[in-house]
Amino acid sequence: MSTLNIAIQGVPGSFHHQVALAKFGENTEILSFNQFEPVAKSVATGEADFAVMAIENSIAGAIFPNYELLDRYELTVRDEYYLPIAHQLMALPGQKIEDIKEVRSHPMALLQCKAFFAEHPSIELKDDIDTAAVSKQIATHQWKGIGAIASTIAADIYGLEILAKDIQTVKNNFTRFIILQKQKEILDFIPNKASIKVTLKNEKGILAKLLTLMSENGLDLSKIQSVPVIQKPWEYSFFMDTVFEDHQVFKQTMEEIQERFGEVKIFGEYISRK
Ligand SMILES: O=C(O)C(=O)C[C@]1(C(=O)O)C=C[C@@H](O)C=C1
Repeated sequence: MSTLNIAIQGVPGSFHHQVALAKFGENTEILSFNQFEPVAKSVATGEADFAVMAIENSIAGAIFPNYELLDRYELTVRDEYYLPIAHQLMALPGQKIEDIKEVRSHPMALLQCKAFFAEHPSIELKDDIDTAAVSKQIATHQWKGIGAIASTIAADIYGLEILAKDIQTVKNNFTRFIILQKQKEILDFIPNKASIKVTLKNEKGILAKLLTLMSENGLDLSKIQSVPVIQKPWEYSFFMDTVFEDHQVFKQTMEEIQERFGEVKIFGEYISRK
């Protein structure tokens, strides 16, 4: 069997890299990009067989632009993965926390450590590509005075020393990743979760009626995110994840929503991993 190409944003030691290895094993070709857009594009063009993409974090919330990428590149959600995230503040060996003037990391990682940095106001925070890429740069350029927030694995790979452990605002911190593919395949399992988008007609109370229908039909809403319809200012689509027991009832409900409430797009049906 030929090896699979897996697209991620990030370098070895990044959280995306960890999920790619956990999900697909070592015998894969990892295609590393430094933005989410080329990750999505590589799946759409067939360069990558799958992509791993963070979509929401339990402290920092949704990674908003990734919903739009999923939609625009017509990608399919094949699976999901919840990774526990612990952030470590790290720097070159021998550096002390008092020496650190600047910390660079992925913006989602910085958001997850806001409470820690509120107690260290003299440290300047800067957005960067990904957690591990900063660790790598610090090691390559032997930068003093600069810290990274990344995983213990990144500290080991790039030979950095941990100055403060588990600095995320709450211990119990998770990022939900989605596994993306280009084509919709015939499923060889019965799904119990789906990611959908509903573009509602503009009618009073229509969202409430939609949610009532879903609830009455046993569709449990695990996430709802409104995203602007950019061609129509101040109109919104609703991206939803829903968990259900009966796949047939789910399908009938989607047909009913399409008839009564507005356009439905199903991004994927899969197994809930929560
Ligand atoms: O920077 C990394 O290591 C990533 O994998 C990115 C990312 C994200 O996109 O949210 C992944 C998980 C964490 O929430 C922090 C950052």
